[in-house]
Amino acid sequence: MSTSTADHVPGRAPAGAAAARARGLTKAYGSGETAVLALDAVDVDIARGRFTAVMGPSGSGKSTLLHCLAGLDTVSAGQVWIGDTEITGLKERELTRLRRDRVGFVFQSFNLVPTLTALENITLPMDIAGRRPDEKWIDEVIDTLGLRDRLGHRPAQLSGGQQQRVACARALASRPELIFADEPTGNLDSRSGQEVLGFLRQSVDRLGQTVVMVTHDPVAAARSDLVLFLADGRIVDEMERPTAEAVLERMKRFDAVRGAVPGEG
Ligand SMILES: Nc1ncnc2c1ncn2[C@@H]1O[C@H](COP(=O)(O)OP(=O)(O)OP(=O)(O)O)[C@@H](O)[C@H]1O
Repeated sequence: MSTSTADHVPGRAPAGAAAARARGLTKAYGSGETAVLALDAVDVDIARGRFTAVMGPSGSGKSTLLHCLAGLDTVSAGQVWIGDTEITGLKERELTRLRRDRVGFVFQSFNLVPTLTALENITLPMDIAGRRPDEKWIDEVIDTLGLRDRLGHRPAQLSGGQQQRVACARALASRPELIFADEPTGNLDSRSGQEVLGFLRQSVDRLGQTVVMVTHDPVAAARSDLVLFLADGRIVDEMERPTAEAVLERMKRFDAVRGAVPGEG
């Protein structure tokens, strides 16, 4: 199932349809003896219109990769692009605008505003940006996520799964080029988690979105088109059309062989 071969570098795709990409992406935290190299010269291409999952042992750099690709964190070295825009080197104001206009986020903790209704939460980023929502698109998103009868509810009146669906709708509302999801099912029971994954899947299949998701869960990763495996800050393997069993097996090899390299095993 793994597609790593001698002539293919995991995480790299042919030139062209990348929604985001990084070259030599390096991120170190701290300095001197306590420095941690969270990302070690990562090259990656995130294909447009696909659902990419990022997996790897705890501390392997998954969240750091997501944050650096999304412009939420600065890099120590290397370059990152969203579409054709190089984001490394952008000033904070330009970066804020780019994140607002071109990227959607879904976090483990939902991050909804408790005093606003579901609908107000969904359109909040656009309201802040002073952009008129595309009503037809928002309607489609709301129906795809099954939120029609919950729009007037506040987060406290919604289940965790419904809150995460609102967060997904908020991420989709501005029709971003790219959605980054960091453990979106981490706080959900398995049924709600499956529901949310189903909606992320549909946002790719039906709405043509691009999704990058960090997860610990092989079942969640199995909903993606491609799994990238990180170990010690490097992309060491990838898997097309993953199954939960194959992902689990691959993850077990990290326990057995720390610091696995492409083509090993
Ligand atoms: N703000 C920070 N300051 C110092 N070190 C950090 C910081 N954030 C992350 N790290 C370190 O960088 C490395 C990668 O962390 P990261 O959170 O990206 O890993 P992860 O694969 O997402 O882990 P997990 O699966 O446990 O969430 C780890 O060694 C971590 O301790």
